Amino acid sequence: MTTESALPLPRLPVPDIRAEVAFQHSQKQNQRTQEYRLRPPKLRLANRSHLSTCMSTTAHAISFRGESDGNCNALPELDANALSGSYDRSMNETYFEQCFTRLAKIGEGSFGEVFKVRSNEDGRMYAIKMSKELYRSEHYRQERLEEVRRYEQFSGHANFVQFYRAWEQNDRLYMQMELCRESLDRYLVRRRHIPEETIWNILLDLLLALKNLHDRNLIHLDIKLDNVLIGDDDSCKLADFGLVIDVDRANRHQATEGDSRYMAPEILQGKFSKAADIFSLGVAMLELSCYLELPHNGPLWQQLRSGVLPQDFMKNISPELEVLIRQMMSPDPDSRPTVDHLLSHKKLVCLMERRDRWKLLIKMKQTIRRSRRVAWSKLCNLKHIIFNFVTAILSAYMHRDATSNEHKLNGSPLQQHLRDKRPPMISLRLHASTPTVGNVRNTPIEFLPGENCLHLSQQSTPITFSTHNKIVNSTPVNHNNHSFRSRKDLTKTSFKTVENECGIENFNDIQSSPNGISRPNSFLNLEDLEQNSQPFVSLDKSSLQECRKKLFTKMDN
Ligand SMILES: Nc1ncnc2c1ncn2[C@@H]1O[C@H](COP(=O)(O)OP(=O)(O)OP(=O)(O)O)[C@@H](O)[C@H]1O
Ligand SMILES: [Mg+2]
Repeated sequence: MTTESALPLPRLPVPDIRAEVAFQHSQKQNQRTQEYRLRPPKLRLANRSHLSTCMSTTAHAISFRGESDGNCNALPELDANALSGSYDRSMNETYFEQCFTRLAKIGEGSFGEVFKVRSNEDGRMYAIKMSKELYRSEHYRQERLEEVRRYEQFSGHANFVQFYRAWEQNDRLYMQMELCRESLDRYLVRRRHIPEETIWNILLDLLLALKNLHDRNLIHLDIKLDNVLIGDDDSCKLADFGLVIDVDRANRHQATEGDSRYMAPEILQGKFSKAADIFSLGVAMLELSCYLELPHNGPLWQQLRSGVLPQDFMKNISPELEVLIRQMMSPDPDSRPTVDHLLSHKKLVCLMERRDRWKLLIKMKQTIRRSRRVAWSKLCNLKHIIFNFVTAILSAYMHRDATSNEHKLNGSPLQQHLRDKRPPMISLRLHASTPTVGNVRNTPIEFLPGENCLHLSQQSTPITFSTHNKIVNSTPVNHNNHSFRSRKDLTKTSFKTVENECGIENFNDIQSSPNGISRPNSFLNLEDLEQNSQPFVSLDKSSLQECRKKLFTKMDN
């Protein structure tokens, strides 16, 4: 006895009897439950010599795009140059570390960890799935790369996650894809109750995704709420193609079972068919509509696979949905409906029609908005043309009116009177700049002798003509510093002098010269003026005399 008690008893494997003890379905728990995937065994001491290419520390892009269907088992070409230009191969950091900023870890499965990242290249957010374990064999690597092929194949469809690129470095696979809001599993835990209308919509999304796979003779084998992601547009997207197999070509022994909670019963007998996906989808719908904690094994697990569904939980769902779930979870794979059969369900047909109408409406709205924008710009153009046309007509009309009025007024006594009353103005052309000292001809004193000389140093520039020297000077020269004169006097004198000297009949005539001569502010050479044939300045003696006479008469008046 003593020897028996002294010896430690060998530990025997303990069966999981939790479900049997409870023997009752329970509500879904919030904490993440243990993974019950039947994973392939790990080969820790695998011969890795054949993995030389992927063991390289340099990142290599992986892509199956452009590959023909007949070559789908071949591995893709490794292209080190296909990765972004900002990647510096000489640095110690990996491509992932160099080109992305890791923001948070958003998920983890049995094969990979998923990070929310920001690309350093374009500043956008992405999700990057990094394989958890290092490549332990070439076979394992090929299995992982198969997921890249599938992601690439289905990327672009509204109900699959958008895929951007994949690369491998240091024995790991990285996949860059669209960042989704959350998984359906998290959504359910957060919301607890999901309205039935939403459940029908989710079912339709997943059936459309599944149709795409089944039409290509592919089976997903891992359909579960955790692998359905909700996109920014609220649509559900099927993700995680790690276990996808080709019904025709795949070696059945290669197939790996998915999560046991969603697994179809025939999988245990090694029967992999499209119907297995339908069963998993049925379980996911049951979980979604009843907020049920799915059993991983045990009698409850068996019950669900023998056609006995928890009535207590199902009393709140519509008979339509219940019937559909029962059909999908039928124990016999052959009696389960196909994707096409399910999609022909009247409720789903109705939903599809509504979506089509909605899409059409959105398209119409966009077309109307676009055409409205085009019409508006055309209208603006037309308005512009009309405006230009009207203004052109109006201005032509007004111009004609103004000209005829002017013609009429020109000869009238009123116009004559107005012209006489207008203050005399003069505009003359600038001919020379300030004279240089020493040049006798140009000295201001020489230019402005005797009576024509103005004493206006503090006042604005007057106009002074000196016919003696044939020079006109506008610069005030203060000869008499003893007294100031009023500006009025100055103007009078200056114009008197000018008219007097030049024989100009009316200063307005001068101003309206076609040469647009401005206010004189310096010297004018009258000879030049004469030579340049300015029509308003007549410098011959006789006209000056005449001008003088007329001006005096006018001034006196
Ligand atoms: N593109 C994405 N956007 C947001 N979250 C994501 C994205 N891809 C994956 N996830 C999150 O990461 C989790 C794990 O991702 P995924 O299922 O691809 O990994 P896995 O290792 O293949 O998982 P499994 O154990 O199901 O095989 C998902 O359940 C989801 O919550
Ligand atoms: Mg997953």
